[in-house]
Amino acid sequence: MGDGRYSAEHLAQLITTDHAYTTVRNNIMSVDTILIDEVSMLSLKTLETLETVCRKLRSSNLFFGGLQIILTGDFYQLPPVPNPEYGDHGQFCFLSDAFICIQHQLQLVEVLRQQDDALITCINELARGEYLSQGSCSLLAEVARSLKASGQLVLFARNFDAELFNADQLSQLPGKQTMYTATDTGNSQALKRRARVPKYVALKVGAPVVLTTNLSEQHFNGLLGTVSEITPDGPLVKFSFQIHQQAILIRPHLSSIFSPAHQKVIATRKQLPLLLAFAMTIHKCQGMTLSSVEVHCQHIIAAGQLGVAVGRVTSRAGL
Ligand SMILES: Nc1ncnc2c1ncn2[C@@H]1O[C@H](COP(=O)(O)OP(=O)(O)OP(=O)(O)O)[C@@H](O)[C@H]1O
Repeated sequence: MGDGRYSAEHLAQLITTDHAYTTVRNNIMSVDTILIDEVSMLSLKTLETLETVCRKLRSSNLFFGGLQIILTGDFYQLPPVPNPEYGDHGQFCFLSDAFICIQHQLQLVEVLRQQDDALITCINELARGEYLSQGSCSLLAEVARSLKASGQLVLFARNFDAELFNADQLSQLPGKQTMYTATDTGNSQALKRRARVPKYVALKVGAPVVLTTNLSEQHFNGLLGTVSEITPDGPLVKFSFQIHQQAILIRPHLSSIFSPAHQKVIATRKQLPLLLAFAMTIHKCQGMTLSSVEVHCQHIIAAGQLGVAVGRVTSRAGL
């Protein structure tokens, strides 16, 4: 699907004819089922683009070309992020006819991440935007304190606050800092507004980081890791699932900014696909389970943000 820059028809044509899309084409033609998680953030436009692409490639009049579609998620979590530059207004996917064709529904009612009933009630009330019960108010007052242990992930509503916090924490980490400067081409204003990775990425050994792109099936956007070494070829990062495995070398990754008006790429950036992760935005952490988390409530504006943030933690001791 990429970043949503192409219309469904254009994408279907590219996938059919362009060698760069061979794997995508083979996948769509050979799989039986597509499973999409965190469906609350899936926009109507993205769902309909996927539906059209599958139907056209599989030359079928059935919804999704006859593929089985499984959507999982919680519509009380974060809504889709609008992308007006690419004509995506961030409407919920359940407003689409393509969603309505999905007829079987299962509701998962047992919470397994937390065992504490009062915490579960509090997360549900925050997620639904209801008035908080006395019990939830007391719980939130009780956890408004500094955590004894260090190393917790800090969550902010805005990128700006997360970036400020990350820079401050990096400066306090001992060791030599290495700065990676992006190689840019094209429209600098477009890069400033829309690039996913910054012009400068500063790292030190021991710094927590998060991947910002899918490098492989195992190394995906949102994966947390720690810088284990800085080599002349780039940083080595050990990811959280790799307890007994070697750290991997992260190399600069080319990303581009597309102009729908001009129907062409107007800028490129080659930069490490990494962000510091002492702190991150609540949008970035949806889906994670964390033992220890600090939530900053200022500037929360999107529906579901506070419920998602508080709902990441497994117990009130770590909140
Ligand atoms: N079958 C299970 N037995 C025990 N614990 C489980 C089980 N399934 C999930 N959990 C616990 O619940 C946590 C959350 O699971 P999971 O991430 O699959 O939930 P989710 O519904 O996708 O949550 P969210 O949408 O809020 O991210 C897991 O990290 C694990 O600790």
